[in-house]
Amino acid sequence: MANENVFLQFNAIKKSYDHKQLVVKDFNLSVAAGEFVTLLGPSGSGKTSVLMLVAGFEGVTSGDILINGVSIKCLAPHQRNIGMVFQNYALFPHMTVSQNLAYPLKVRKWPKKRIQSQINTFLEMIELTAFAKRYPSQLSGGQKQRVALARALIFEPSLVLMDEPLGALDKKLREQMQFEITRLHKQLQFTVLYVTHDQEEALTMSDRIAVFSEGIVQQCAKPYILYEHPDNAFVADFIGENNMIKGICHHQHEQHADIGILQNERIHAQTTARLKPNQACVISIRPEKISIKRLIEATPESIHHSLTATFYIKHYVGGYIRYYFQLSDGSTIMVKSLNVHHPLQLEPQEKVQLIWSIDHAHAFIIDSTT
Ligand SMILES: Nc1ncnc2c1ncn2[C@@H]1O[C@H](COP(=O)(O)OP(=O)(O)OP(=O)(O)O)[C@@H](O)[C@H]1O
Repeated sequence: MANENVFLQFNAIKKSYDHKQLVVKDFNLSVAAGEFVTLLGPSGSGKTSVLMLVAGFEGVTSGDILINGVSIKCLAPHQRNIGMVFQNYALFPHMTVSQNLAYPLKVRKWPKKRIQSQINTFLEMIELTAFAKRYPSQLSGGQKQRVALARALIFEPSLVLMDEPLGALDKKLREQMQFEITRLHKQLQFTVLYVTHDQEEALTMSDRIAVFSEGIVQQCAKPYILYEHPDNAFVADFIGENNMIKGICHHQHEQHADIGILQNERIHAQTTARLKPNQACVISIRPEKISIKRLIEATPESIHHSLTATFYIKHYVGGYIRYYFQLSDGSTIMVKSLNVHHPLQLEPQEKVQLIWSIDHAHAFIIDSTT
């Protein structure tokens, strides 16, 4: 990102709560104005800690955070003018919806008239105009979260922090709110730092995703890059579903590796790693990128992007079907097929050929998975 576009910048951020262990190890990230960046990672990987540092509820151990090129390290939380939405709505229970929305504007000493017109605009935006006089206890979970969202945005902050804001909602409501948040983001163009451990939510909503593991960003990229071109085995495994097949590198030429797997099979894979001959590696292949060929229709000679496997079970998931196969070493490989027209009917123990395009097999150094 060109420097002049940077709105929020993290420079070599480290955070320790006990002066012994770093929970954020070396966090560097530049966020453009209006960008929606998600911090995604397993529980305890340091995502919320990063948000707390931006909000000013925790201090950095070392490094700096800049907004528009100016350090915010010495600013108190209320001076940072940042909107925040958390999983537990944190609405004031003794205030109506309108009063909850008015609160951040009163604190900022907006004139009375402007407060009322801003409340009306936001009530309309979240489609809760008819609920203005209700108290939080008289609202559903989704409605409460919409009020919390409006309250975080109503004073027009340029940066909004969201920590698992949809974590308490059921799947359908979650999807509705994902749509709602992205719609408001497009309309109002604020910058978002969003925390979730739900990878589908991250893929759907974000301009870019930073994948965290143990306080380190493993990769930060646009959703389709993370999904199609993960940098390492952790990202490949964490984002979406993946088959991970262990192998030994025979040789590598530029970004193509020739890898030995099972007893005597060879497959080719793309790699950005530098694999040495005889180095252990893992090949990832997404289950939806594999097609199943019955042996009668299969290509007879060995091609380096296919494997013979034995069918053992399938799971019906509605929109698609998961087929499970066993490889010759007993390991499992899964294929996801869209449930269109006539789904393939396989006999138990039937042998098939699984085929994929060479672009869809990625080889990684095995150490990065452990
Ligand atoms: N206030 C605190 N005092 C001491 N340790 C803390 C504090 N807050 C977080 N931690 C520790 O820091 C590490 C990172 O926690 P953090 O909440 O940032 O992770 P996370 O990725 O947001 O996890 P989750 O998805 O479960 O919310 C964890 O080991 C956690 O126990």
